[in-house]
Amino acid sequence: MKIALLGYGKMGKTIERLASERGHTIVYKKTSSASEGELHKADAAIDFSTPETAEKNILLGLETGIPVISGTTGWLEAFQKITKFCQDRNGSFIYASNFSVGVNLFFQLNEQLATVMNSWPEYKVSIEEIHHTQKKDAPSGTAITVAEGIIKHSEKKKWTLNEGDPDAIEIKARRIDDVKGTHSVYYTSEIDTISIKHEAHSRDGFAIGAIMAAEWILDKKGIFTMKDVLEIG
Ligand SMILES: NC(=O)C1=CN([C@@H]2O[C@H](COP(=O)(O)OP(=O)(O)OC[C@H]3O[C@@H](n4cnc5c(N)ncnc54)[C@H](OP(=O)(O)O)[C@@H]3O)[C@@H](O)[C@H]2O)C=CC1
Ligand SMILES: O=C(O)C1=N[C@H](C(=O)O)C[C@H](O)C1
Repeated sequence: MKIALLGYGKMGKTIERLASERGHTIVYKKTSSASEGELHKADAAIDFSTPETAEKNILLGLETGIPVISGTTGWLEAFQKITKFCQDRNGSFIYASNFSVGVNLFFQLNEQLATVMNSWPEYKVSIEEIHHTQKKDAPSGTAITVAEGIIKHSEKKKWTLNEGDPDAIEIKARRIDDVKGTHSVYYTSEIDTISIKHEAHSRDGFAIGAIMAAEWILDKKGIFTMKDVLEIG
């Protein structure tokens, strides 16, 4: 497969390395200041850019008529617009806040745990995410997906970065140099704490998942999620 990389930072470079190991070729790369190669020659575009630029990058890929896989977080206010644009052109699009197989299993486990814990109101739920200090958005897209999974199966209505709202799930966002991505869910009572945790050891899992999504979507039209790719949930 010929791949276009919309964003060539930490994730773009990891995808380049792992895609070539799987026999794919990078035919186009775009950064904030330059582009190299030929976008129209790509079979699929993979966007890992920035919250401010993802929307334009996704539209660029869809306008070119190729499937777009986006992992960029922090741009979801434009999701409806992208969905419509894609449907109007009979295009193909996948967004995932986290492409790693492990995190997608963690999402499933989180929803199962939320279902169990919904009968035990003495346990207060909270989420913690830890990332490297260059991360632009907070909370992480993954933490938001985790919160949405809990909201689906509990009385909670929303998430918050602040303390003290009993209707909201508190998300604590911590930034520590070079942490690739750690997400934990805590259920805490006066007596004890139950927790689940996913810790990424490198960026390889995110990158392999995005490449798998690109391989999967090539012969499909529509808007998909990582659940479709992995056939889970
Ligand atoms: N869904 C998932 O599984 C994962 C999601 N992410 C998310 O992906 C995004 C990128 O992460 P990461 O690679 O670590 O970030 P980096 O900051 O390392 O890379 C961002 C890249 O985007 C480029 N960029 C900036 N403006 C544009 C533009 N207008 N067009 C194209 N590219 C542009 C930057 O270019 P320049 O170098 O010139 O500034 C840089 O190459 C983040 O939102 C992050 O949260 C990260 C990991 C996994
Ligand atoms: O910025 C990152 O690095 C990551 N971002 C994603 C997110 O916001 O959830 C996924 C992963 O945790 C790494």
